[in-house]
Amino acid sequence: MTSASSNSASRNPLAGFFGVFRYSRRALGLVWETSHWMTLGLMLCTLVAGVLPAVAAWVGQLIVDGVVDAMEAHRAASDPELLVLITPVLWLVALEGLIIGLIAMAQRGLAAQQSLLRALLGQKVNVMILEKAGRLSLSQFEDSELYDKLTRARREASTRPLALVNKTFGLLQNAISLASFGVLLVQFSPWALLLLVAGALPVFVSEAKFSGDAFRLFRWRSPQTRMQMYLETVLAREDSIKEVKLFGLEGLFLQRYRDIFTRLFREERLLTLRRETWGFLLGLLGTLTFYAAYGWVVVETIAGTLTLGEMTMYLMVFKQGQAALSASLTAISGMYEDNLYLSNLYEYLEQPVEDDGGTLTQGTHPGDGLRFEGVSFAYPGGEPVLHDIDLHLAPGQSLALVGENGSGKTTLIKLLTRLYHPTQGRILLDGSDLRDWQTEALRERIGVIFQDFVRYQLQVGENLGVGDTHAFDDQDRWQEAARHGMADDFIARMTSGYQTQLGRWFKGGQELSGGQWQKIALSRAYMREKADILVLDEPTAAMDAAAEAEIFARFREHGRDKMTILISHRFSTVRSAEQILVIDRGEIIERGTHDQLLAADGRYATLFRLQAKGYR
Ligand SMILES: Nc1ncnc2c1ncn2[C@@H]1O[C@H](COP(=O)(O)OP(=O)(O)OP(=O)(O)O)[C@@H](O)[C@H]1O
Repeated sequence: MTSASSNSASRNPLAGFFGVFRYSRRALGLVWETSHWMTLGLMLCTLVAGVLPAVAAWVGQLIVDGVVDAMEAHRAASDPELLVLITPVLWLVALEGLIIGLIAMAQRGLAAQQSLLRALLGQKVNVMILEKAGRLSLSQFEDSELYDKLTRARREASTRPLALVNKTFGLLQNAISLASFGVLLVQFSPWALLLLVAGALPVFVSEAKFSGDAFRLFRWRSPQTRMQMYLETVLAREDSIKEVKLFGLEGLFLQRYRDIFTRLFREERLLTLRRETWGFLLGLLGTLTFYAAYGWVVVETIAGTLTLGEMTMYLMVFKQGQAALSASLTAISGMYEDNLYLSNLYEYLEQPVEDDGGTLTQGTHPGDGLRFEGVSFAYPGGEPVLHDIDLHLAPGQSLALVGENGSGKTTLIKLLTRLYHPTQGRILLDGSDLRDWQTEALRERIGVIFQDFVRYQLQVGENLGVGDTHAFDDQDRWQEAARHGMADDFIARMTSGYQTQLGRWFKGGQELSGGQWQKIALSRAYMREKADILVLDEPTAAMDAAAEAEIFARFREHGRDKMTILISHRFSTVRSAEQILVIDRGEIIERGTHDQLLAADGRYATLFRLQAKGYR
């Protein structure tokens, strides 16, 4: 919802009231797409459950009047034939029973369809959310507001859209009931109808106003709610609990969690108290009108204007009419929350997706390799982190990036893999700008493992298979990749080999050491058979020295006709690269081979000697 419309809602309770329908049409559309038949079923049941109570009340009147007539006839007749007298009334009783049965059937039908639709709709919305997530760019993911929307959208995906539709239908059902009661009531007196409406109107207006306030309150507090969710995650997830325990953070974080709740609760309590107090006071008006109408109907009956049956009917109509009104009010206040959810869901789903690359599957100069031409880059809303980078890497060449933490090495790889676009300059692969490459074709050319690779809670083989979805289940390819990544030895020792479940999330899962995980990730990169650009971003930090030396021997061997890029803080691993770039605060300050850089006696030489001294 835009702030303009929320402001107008706060000024005008009526606009606030109509605001509750803002997303009803879209929610209905969603339900319709999920199942045409069940949506129609819902409508039919709503209609039946809406109209029949009034019919039941009317038949009830006929029964009472029929009984009174039959009693009189029975008394008057000298030789009454009981069966003849009671048969019409019994038919009416049977009809009433049938109507009540139909109402029960409609209500059961509503419940059954709602429960099935809830499951289907939850799945549908979740799939929509996840499909959209797959199309978002990395920078969109890093936008906290969008991420917030995504998390909130997922949290209540299975309940909210249907809840909104149910409430809309419920409202419709009550409106139909009210209209049909109105038809009956107006025959008694149009004033009686007016009395019913007048009694309910104040509480209706107040409910619309407070629901609008609730809507704005929920929206306003969303960042705090997100912090609460984050703390829940940190306190209850296996990957963070180790540190939480060792640093004794439970108390601290729990306190913060409580404080946020207390702050939020204060606002909510105030609103609830105001809402319920006004609701009660204005609701008294409704009760007052009911008893006024009650008295009126009684007087008219005693005066003989109404039959006993009509009196029963009108009292029932009045009572049920008020119940329908109060159910409508409850629905309206709930609908605000559902609207909030749906506004959030649609804002997320309608997020524009960045144009995803071009159509090239081959460059204009095949074999030219990779070129950065005057590339600069700043993260969205941030300072520049790369400045005027020029480099060329031909097929078969190896490149190493060296630099302090935060100097921009990983960022350079993110640009190369087109997770971000340069803010200035361009990156060419085989003579063509990366932007013009078809995403699929580009990704096939690159095998990369980042420092923060993913530890999939899947089987060992699948952990490798994700490296190339075309060979996801290919056991031979798993084994080959594992050999290259030096993971084959320890996999062979595992109880179920490539079928061993990894991680602790699922039953029987086996946890690996940091170095073993790295070997899995490395093997994953080797799954990309067609990749001729191999990027390893600190791939061996957790490995032992022997494993590391072996890994690089294999990496060089495997990458002989490929372009390889290596990021490492260990000089022993970068020294053999044909080209070493020293990056400092986003700029290339030195470049050359290991020997050239030592001879130049600059930053590289200093750092190299520093590290070498540590080993002596
Ligand atoms: N997603 C991001 N959004 C905004 N700024 C970022 C993001 N990722 C990194 N940065 C910033 O960009 C700069 C370069 O980070 P980068 O990760 O490229 O460094 P690095 O050289 O790979 O460091 P390290 O050796 O620690 O891995 C840092 O100042 C960092 O704060």
